[in-house]
Amino acid sequence: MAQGDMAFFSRPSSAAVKISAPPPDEPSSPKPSSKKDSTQRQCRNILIFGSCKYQDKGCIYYHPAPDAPPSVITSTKSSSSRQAVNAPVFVPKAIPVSTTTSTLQSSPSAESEHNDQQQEEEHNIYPEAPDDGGQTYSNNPYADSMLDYGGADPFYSTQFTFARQPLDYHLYTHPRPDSLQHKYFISDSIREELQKRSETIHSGPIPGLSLPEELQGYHSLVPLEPVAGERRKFGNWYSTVYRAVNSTDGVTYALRRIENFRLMQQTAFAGIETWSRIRHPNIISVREAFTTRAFNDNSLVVVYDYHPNSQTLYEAHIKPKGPQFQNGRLQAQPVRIPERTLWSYVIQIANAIKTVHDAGQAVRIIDATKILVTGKNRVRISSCGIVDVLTYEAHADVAFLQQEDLAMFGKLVFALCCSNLAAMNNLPKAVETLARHYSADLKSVALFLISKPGPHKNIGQLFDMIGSRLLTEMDEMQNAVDRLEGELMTELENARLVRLLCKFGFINERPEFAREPRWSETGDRYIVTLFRDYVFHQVDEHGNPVVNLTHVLTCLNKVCHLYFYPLFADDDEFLQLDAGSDERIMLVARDEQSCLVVSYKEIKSCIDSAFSELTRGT
Ligand SMILES: Nc1ncnc2c1ncn2[C@@H]1O[C@H](COP(=O)(O)OP(=O)(O)OP(=O)(O)O)[C@@H](O)[C@H]1O
Repeated sequence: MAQGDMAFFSRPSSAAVKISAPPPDEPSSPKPSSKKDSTQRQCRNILIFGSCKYQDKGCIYYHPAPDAPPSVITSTKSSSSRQAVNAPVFVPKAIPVSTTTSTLQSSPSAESEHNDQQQEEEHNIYPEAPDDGGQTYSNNPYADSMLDYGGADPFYSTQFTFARQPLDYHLYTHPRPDSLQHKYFISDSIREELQKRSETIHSGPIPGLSLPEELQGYHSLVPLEPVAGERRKFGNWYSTVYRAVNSTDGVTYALRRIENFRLMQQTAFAGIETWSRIRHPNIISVREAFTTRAFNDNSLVVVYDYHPNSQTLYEAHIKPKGPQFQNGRLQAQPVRIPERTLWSYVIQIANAIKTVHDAGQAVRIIDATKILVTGKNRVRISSCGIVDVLTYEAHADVAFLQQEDLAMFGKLVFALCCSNLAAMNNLPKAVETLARHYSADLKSVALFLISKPGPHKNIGQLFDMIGSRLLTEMDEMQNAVDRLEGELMTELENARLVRLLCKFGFINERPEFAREPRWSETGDRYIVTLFRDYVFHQVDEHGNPVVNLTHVLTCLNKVCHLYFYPLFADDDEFLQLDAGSDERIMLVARDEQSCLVVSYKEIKSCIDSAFSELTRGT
């Protein structure tokens, strides 16, 4: 066997079948292109440092005249520029952005550094000035693919706000691997919903609102409602809800600010402590409360869990909506809430109220504008605790407040059934509307809730009236959990595939390892390289690239194939191994002069051994 062949089969245990060997001196993978004559190549010291101290002391590379325009703006940052490492220049699509959209919130030094970078980008990426029609171009060459993550997370830079591009929520739709559609990737609708939530959480603050930069450890404030125009009052006060990031845990919270509220006694916060201990799936958790002068007034701020893209019940069901196109025709939006949905809401809210009453508290605000729809049919009571602080001095009786809760709940049921916040202003009409569109059971529940308060009227009684509808709700919830578990299953393998792709990235085309420039093309790595070609670089009979995600996923999954080995011969306990499939494939060298037959299992061990070599280092 020729010496060159040995490198391809360096692992003695390899079961790879060699069909024909490539000529010893010609590795099949492409050779690195022959280097330019050194006297024509520009000296890297010029590129990196702007000058070469060996220029007149025998440095063999080309040194341009000192007055020639430098090819790279020199700065310490430019040491890793594309030119400095002789890498091909990445030319992104230039996205025109209006001067107002892209903002820079950086310190002067950061700005000058950024300007350097920008000049470098302009020099390298836009050698000919694009005809921008008077528009400026995004400073960030990667803005094309970047969302605005500024300030949303301690791990993301807070210095820049980039122009946002709409997300492609369905990355997998072109080309959609039909055969794998139900096996891999969660459904489009769920992915889109979750992506939108994540996008909302990560979107940066809106410039020009003159909001405080920092507020008791919260930063990046974004109002969740219009700050101008007509405003409704929260009791006697104006209030605004903001989204903000906590600098300690990096989590986004909702901050409700009550404007111009002067706290007279610190003990008014006692209720907040009780509320912060209540955790319920239908109550938006209260985190903390504080007063602040950061808004140039005396403001009270109560911090809640943030549920991105949630809507109030009012916004979701009562607010009049204009007609929309459906099936090609302009149609008025149906306003009536289905009875099943209403029961689900009633049960969830009743459940939340029961938890609060059992904890010796009263909700104090049960209103269509203060209950949020945070997911499909999922409602949560918001703004808890705030009324306790605002009316601390009134010393109201809890039993009385709990009766008030039931009455407010009744009003809410009427408002939802009649799609009218003020339905209770005309009770006979409201009862008639409810009776016309909904069942007698729902009417009984609504009438019970608005009935006269009494010692025997409590939230527990409501559950006696709801009866078997509770079971229906439970069935639906369990079905929803099953559906979500099914969706999770479809994503299960994806993390393994990403890990595998990362290993490919570490191994393939590695310029040098252990002082061996051909490390990535020889030994086990040669099989890895050929497999990479097999997976990604196949061409059809016309020489066109085969861009088939199904093929890629099938191959990668066979490498990640799970094996279940019995621990003992007669045992039914199994050891789960990420072992690769025994199926064999033929890998063909690029020059088509040789091919190898290997199993996925072997490819996997080649990848693993190459990767562990890398992790061990030289
Ligand atoms: N905890 C939260 N998580 C996510 N969004 C929230 C949260 N709390 C409130 N919001 C959102 O903030 C916005 C404003 O809330 P708010 O309670 O002020 O509603 P509103 O309809 O403006 O009522 P009002 O007219 O009484 O101010 C709503 O769109 C709501 O969805």
